[in-house]
Amino acid sequence: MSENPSGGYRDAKGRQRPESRRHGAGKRTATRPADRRRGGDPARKVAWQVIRAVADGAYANLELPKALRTAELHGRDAGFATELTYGAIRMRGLYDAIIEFAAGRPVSQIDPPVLDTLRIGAHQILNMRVPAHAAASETVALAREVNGAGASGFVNAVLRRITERTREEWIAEVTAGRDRIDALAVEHSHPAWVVRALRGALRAGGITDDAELDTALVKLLEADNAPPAVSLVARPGLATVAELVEAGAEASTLSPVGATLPGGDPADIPAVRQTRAAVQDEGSQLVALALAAADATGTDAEEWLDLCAGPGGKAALLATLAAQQDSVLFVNEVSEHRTDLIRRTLSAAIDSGIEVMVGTGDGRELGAEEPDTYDKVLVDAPCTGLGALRRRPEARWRRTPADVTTLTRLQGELLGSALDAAKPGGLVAYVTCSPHVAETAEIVRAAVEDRDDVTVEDARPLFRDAAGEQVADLGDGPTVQLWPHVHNTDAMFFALLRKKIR
Ligand SMILES: C[S@@+](CC[C@H](N)C(=O)[O-])C[C@H]1O[C@@H](n2cnc3c(N)ncnc32)[C@H](O)[C@@H]1O
Repeated sequence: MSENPSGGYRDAKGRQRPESRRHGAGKRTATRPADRRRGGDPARKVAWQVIRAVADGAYANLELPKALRTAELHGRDAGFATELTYGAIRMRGLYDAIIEFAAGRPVSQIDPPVLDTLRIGAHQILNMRVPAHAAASETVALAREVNGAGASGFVNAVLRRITERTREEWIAEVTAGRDRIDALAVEHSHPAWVVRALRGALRAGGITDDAELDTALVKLLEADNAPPAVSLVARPGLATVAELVEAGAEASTLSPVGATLPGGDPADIPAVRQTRAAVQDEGSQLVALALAAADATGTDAEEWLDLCAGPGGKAALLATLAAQQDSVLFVNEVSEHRTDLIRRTLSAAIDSGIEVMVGTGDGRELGAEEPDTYDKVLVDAPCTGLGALRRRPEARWRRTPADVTTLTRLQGELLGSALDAAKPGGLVAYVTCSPHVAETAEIVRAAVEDRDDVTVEDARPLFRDAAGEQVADLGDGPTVQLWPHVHNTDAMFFALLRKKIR
């Protein structure tokens, strides 16, 4: 090959060739696509970094926005990274079973950073509309960058094997020979103990037929794996649903103060930035509205208490609703940091002149310190969060059955303290974002058994949709259990207890 002063070059046979055809000079190269860029693309890398941080204890919903900002990813790239991050975390139960099969070794024998790369690859191949060859080769490029050249060969081999079967074929393979609960746990990527707890909650809710129970359980597990829409609340007196609709949201048919944002960043809406509105699950909206609507002691200016209120989403709604009834909300939280968050959440309400008292303390002691004081008390108890799994992709893998034991003790003590703090004739709403029977019906049953001054009231009539009708499918009562697969809300539990007048 020789240079030619007129441009271009001569090939081995002496023929004149244009410069653009010189090997390596033009756009076309002899390298395979995955080799052109030695590293992974920025969106996949962001997903991997966030998943690694989550493995070290971070929360995906806090880590991802930071990582997107640092990588300067926006629009479709940010959407791709988000789906990949959340999907790979959420579905890792299924992917790990498939990876084990394809790798021929337990995932415990795969280096965790490499395993995370494989999960990212598996999600693209099995659950996203990324063509299998692109998913595999791009993930191998990522592996080369973040795991090293040696590991990338392994990643390549495992992902190629995964591409050989469809998702359905893999599910049949990895669930074969398992009992029903285990098979559902693997297929729908939930820990088996969580599947058992959800099944128990559905049964307690009145589904006794085994086939019906199975159908409902599958729908619930599927709903847990579907990314939820962004729900907004217009805090009464501070913002309106119409204002949110004007900003691009759609009015909710379920919550009278709710709207759904079809896309975009909620922080772009001025009302949200100013805390006159906020992101809040519609189930959370309904429980606050229900307590506000309940008849307590008939006093003109009531005193309400939110006993364990951080970060203050329900407190903000209750504070505005209380103000509309000339009542005052007292807010308590055990953690200083979360008390600060409450103040921030309440800032628009406070700035508008709404009277609301915020304090830090152990809610378990408040009943003894301030007995027979409040007309209404909300106990939105610390819980496993098994009803909000669709929002917190890592939560299902972090929780253990031991948490249930610790939390139920605390829940029982908080409810007892709330009942002590309530005035005779007053109301206590016991709420969880878990449907686990040990955290819901059992806590209420124990409180009623322990004391002779409590009755449970039918809460269903208090749940009103945007048209003013009673919310459908609330079960046999007297307590209310909302469900993601039925109401498209988090699985909030609500019990209304009244303290008897002695
Ligand atoms: C489920 S969250 C409440 C959510 C809140 N209602 C909202 O809508 O934003 C439970 C809260 O209880 C707090 N907590 C835990 N133990 C407590 C205690 N002993 N006394 C008071 N608050 C407690 C937690 O710090 C947490 O902020």
